Amino acid sequence: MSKDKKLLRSLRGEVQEVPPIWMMRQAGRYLPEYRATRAKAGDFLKLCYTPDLAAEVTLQPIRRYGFDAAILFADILLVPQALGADLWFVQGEGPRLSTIAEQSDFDALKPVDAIHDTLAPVYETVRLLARELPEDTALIGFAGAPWTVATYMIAGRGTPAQEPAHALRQGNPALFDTLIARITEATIEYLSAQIEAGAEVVKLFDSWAGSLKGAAFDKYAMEPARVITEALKARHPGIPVIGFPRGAGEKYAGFAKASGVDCVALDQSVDAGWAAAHVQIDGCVQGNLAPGHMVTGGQALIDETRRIVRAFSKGPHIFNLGHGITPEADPENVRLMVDTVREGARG
Ligand SMILES: Cc1c2[nH]c(c1CCC(=O)O)Cc1[nH]c(c(CCC(=O)O)c1C)Cc1[nH]c(c(CCC(=O)O)c1C)Cc1[nH]c(c(C)c1CCC(=O)O)C2
Repeated sequence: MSKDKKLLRSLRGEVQEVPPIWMMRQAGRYLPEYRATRAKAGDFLKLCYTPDLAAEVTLQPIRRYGFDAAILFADILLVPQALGADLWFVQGEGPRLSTIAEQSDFDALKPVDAIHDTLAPVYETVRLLARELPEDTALIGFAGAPWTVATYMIAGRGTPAQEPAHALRQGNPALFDTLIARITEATIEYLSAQIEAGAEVVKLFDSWAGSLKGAAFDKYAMEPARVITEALKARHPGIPVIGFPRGAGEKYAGFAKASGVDCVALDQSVDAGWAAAHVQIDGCVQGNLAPGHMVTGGQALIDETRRIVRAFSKGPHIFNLGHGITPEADPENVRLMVDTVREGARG
C-alpha cells in the first residue's frame, strides 16, 4: 500500500513521532560497494546510463541502512546532455560541458521532445527500481532546477559564485530567459516521464539558488519551481514535490506557498528553530544536519541529530542532511545517525 509509506505520510502533512529518513547523495563514493560498481561501469556517466548498475547503486544504501526512501541514481547534468550539450567528468575535478555564451550556442541545442532519446535508460532504471524496492521504501525521482542547470550550461563547469551565469542574466537577459524556459520545459517532460515510470515523489535541486538575491530569486528560483510544480501536479494529480532552494536564507520562508511544493529541503545554514517557526508552518520540511557530522561522528553527531528531530517534532518532517554526504564520510557515522533518529528520537 504505497499510500502508507512513511515518507509519503510526512509529505501529506502527517506529524510522525519518528520521522522518515534518507540522505542526499546516499549512493556515493563513501560506500565501498558503490566504488566497486562504479569501477565495473568504467566511468560515472556509463553508470548513470546502465539501468541495472544504476538500480544496483540506488539499492545499496537501502540494503545497508533501510532508509525510508531511495533516490534514483542519475545526475542533474543529464538534462543539458539530452538537450545536446557535450558533457564529461574530469577525475577529481568535476563536470565539464560545452558552454552557452551567445544565441548561436543556444540555437544549436535540441528541442525538448528530443530529450527522451538520451534519457530513456534513466526511465528504465526507475522501472527496475519500482519493481525491486522493498514495499515500504518510497522512490524519489529528481532533476536540477533551471537556474542551477543553467549555471553549468553557461559556464561549462561548477563555479564558486556563478559569475558567468549572472553576467549572461544581466548582459543578455533575452537569451538567458529563453535558456531558462527551455530547461524548464525539458524538466517538466523529464520528471513527468520519471513519474510515469514509477517515481512516487520528485525533488528539484536548486543547489545555487543562494546566489540569486531579491527579485532575481523570485524570478529564477521561485517562479520556475512554481511552473514545474503546477505542470506536474496537473498531469499527475497528487504527486508530491520537494523543493531545495539551497542557500535561500530568509527566502526559505514563504517558498512552499509561493512555489506550491509540498516540502522544502533546508541546508545547514538555517537555524532549525527559526525554520520550524517560519518554514514548517506551511508544511513539511527536510534536511538541516551538516554533512560534516558524517565525517566527524561522535557525541556531536548524536546531539545535533536529536536537536534537529526535537526542533521539527511539532510538524511534518523528513530527516536528512543539509547537503550531500561527502566521499570522506565514515559509513559507521551514517549508521549512528539512523539509529539516533529511530531509537533516540524519543529520548
Ligand atoms: C550540482 C549537482 C550535480 N549533481 C547533483 C547536484 C545537485 C545536488 C548537489 O548540490 O549536490 C545531484 C545528484 N548527483 C548524484 C545524485 C544521485 C542520487 C543520490 O543522491 O544518491 C544526485 C541527486 C550522483 C552523483 N553525481 C556525481 C557523483 C560523483 C561521481 C563519481 O562517482 O565519481 C555522484 C555519486 C558527480 C557530480 N555531479 C555534479 C557535480 C558538481 C559532480 C562532481 C562533484 C562530485 O564528484 O561530487 C552535479
